[in-house]
Amino acid sequence: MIHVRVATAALRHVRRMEEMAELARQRARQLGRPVLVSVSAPVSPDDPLALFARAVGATHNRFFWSQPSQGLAVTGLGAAWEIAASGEGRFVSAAAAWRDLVAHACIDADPNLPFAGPVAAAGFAFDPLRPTSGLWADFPDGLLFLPRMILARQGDVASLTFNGLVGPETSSVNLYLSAARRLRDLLGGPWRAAHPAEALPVEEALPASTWRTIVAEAVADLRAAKMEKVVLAREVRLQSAQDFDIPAALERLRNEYPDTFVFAVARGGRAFLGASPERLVSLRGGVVAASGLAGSMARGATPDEDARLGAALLNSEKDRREHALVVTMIRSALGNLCSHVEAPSEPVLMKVRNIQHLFTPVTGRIAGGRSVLDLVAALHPTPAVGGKPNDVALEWIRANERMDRGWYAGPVGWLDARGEGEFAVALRSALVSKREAALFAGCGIVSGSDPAREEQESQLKLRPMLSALGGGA
Ligand SMILES: C=C(O[C@H]1C=CC=C(C(=O)O)[C@@H]1O)C(=O)O
Repeated sequence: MIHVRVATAALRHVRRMEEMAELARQRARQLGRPVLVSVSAPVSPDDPLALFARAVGATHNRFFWSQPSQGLAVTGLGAAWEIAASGEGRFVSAAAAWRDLVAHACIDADPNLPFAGPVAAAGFAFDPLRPTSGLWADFPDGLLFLPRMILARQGDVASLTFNGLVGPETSSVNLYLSAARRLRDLLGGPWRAAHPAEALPVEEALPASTWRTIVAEAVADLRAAKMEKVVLAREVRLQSAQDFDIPAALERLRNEYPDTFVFAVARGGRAFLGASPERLVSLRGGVVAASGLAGSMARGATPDEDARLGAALLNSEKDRREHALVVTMIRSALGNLCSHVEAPSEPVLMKVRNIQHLFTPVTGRIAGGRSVLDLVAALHPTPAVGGKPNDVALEWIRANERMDRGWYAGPVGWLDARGEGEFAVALRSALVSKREAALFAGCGIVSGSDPAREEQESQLKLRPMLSALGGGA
């Protein structure tokens, strides 16, 4: 029972936590500014998604991150600290603010625990220069927030972390006792995901025929050699008679798409969630891993048909070109930040439930002093979500796509006190606001693209979120 075990563990560590808070207060006095205190404790491996579910309505900020097939799940609640960054320098300013926060922090964390110590949740808009619509009001161009509490589970090991800011005059007495009590109050009975309402009608933000026309216009510009590739996205909407059940949608995503990054950032009354197959980049122990993912095909109904479709994708000249542009860009971006970069010369197939992609892993070793946000800044947007040349494609998207991507196709993930962490590209995602949901999917367009086939591909990419939220076909 999550509520009993986690809350008991928290109370057991209160004395140690209060001692750290007192240390932080002394440091805050010396420095004349607030100091971060972060204490992690081992707890029983309860399901972080249950905690996320119990906290619905209880806190303004909630974060969920999971790699189901890796046995990883993380929930962060509240915000002990946050920074909203805007404009093209958002990665740099967010990284500087984080470095400054952790530089003087009082941290008590066993490095063998998963997600021990202060870990910030992070998300960034696809394009800070885009025309905005108000849809993404709670989601700034760049956001880092440090949850007040984080429950993380990796396999059968779990940690609970409390983070707080202690000022020179803050009374640190009872700081953690009150946090532990808040946690206990938050946790009600056991949580079980409800089934979503079935077959909600799907509304197109733009008629599919209009979207095909936009794709055809892009193809004409690509053939006129104005650019080599552009990724065009579309939006569909769902309306429900009741509030959408975000934890239940996440439960569905992690069961149906175990090999993806299942994520949610909930702010105010809205939640952005998805199940992305695409890692933008991870940095762990100095090792960098990025992925080239572009080129798509449906899965087959039988193993034979699936293999045939996979072979067709591997042999498709159009898809190989679309893919190669991505890998070349990633190699070159990482080349500037890593001591060596490696990638196999041929892509392999990445198969997710209803779609398969061309996939090339790209790895390297970070050169000194860089953080995962430096890698994100160098990589985003790859031509898997933008295009080539990047500035021409982004300008084309701004002028013609006729939707507000917001955080869709932007980097979403986490980073720790050492500047290491992991980011996914926020694909197969939706922004949910109580009874309304906006779902997004995009397709890489090159000169050989066929608008009708691209539309079919976008349907495949919408499927995970339609199924998670209860949308019909
Ligand atoms: C832009 C999306 O997918 C990208 C990732 C994999 C394959 C893609 C493609 O084949 O077009 C896209 O580049 C999306 O899912 O919204």
